[in-house]
Amino acid sequence: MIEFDNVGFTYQHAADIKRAKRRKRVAAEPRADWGNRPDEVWALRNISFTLDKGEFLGIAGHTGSGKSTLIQHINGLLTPTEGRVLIDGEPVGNPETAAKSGIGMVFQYPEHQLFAASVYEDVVFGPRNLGCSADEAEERYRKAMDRVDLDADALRDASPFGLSGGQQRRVAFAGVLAMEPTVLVLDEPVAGLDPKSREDFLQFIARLHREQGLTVVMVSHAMDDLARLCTRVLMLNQGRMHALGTPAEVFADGDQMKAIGLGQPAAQRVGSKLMAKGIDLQQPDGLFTLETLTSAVAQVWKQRA
Ligand SMILES: Nc1ncnc2c1ncn2[C@@H]1O[C@H](COP(=O)(O)OP(=O)(O)OP(=O)(O)O)[C@@H](O)[C@H]1O
Repeated sequence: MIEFDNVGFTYQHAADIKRAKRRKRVAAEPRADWGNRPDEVWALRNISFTLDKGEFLGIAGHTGSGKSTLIQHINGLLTPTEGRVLIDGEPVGNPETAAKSGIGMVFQYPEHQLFAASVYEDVVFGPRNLGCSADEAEERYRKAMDRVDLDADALRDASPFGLSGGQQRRVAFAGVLAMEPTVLVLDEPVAGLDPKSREDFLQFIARLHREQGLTVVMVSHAMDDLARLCTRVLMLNQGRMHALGTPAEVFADGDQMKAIGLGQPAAQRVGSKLMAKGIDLQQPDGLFTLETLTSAVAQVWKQRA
């Protein structure tokens, strides 16, 4: 279970601590009033929620609303200025301890972090660092490559830099999966991919969630993707929680989304507009998806014919 307990974060505060540590003026503890200056900009404020094992949480929000800042608290890359982040009741340490406790982080454009001379070395770098034997690293390499639909034998000695952009991203992803995480944190994982690779990737993330039982936290600007994949959505606005609930609860209210500069998922938007124009569509329990909207329109069409 992941718990955010009244978390606030300012980059100013983090930079102050770093500077002060560098100058050795203070020990690890910050001054008590840091983070509470009236002129300080809070990237996150009053964030409280819990995420159970096996959930798929989507994080939405306007640009600069704090999405990336929030997820970097899950793997200990950032430390709260106030409040606490707990994983299974324990405070998150640093990225290394977080990786050991099963948090896998996939950053935006993860292929930019490829570094090794061969695909094999890149994928097993993390497991070897965690102390895996050569045999276990080999097994993890095969499993991870299989999960991302890449040929483990054919690509083993290939340079990751000679692969296509989509393949590079898969290799980077395999490197995270080889650490065998139980929680996968993804920052806009399909940004910059062509439509087919985009869909392949999303389906592959959905499979990891559904079949392997992974807990997934995914930042995305694509409301349609969040609506169809997530069990819950957290919507941020200016560093604060604007809404948290099922996709239906969060996305159904178009006005609420418009107020913070976001649009509803496309099928819901079209469905709502048709209904506002007097077309009596059979509304599903939750949101309109492409499928339920198509059936509802077809039903009205048939009745009129
Ligand atoms: N390294 C940094 N130093 C100072 N301020 C930062 C830093 N990174 C982000 N910020 C600020 O913190 C706030 C939250 O930024 P963050 O990147 O978390 O938002 P985001 O919702 O992920 O945005 P985007 O959708 O554009 O990626 C913004 O005001 C941003 O300008």
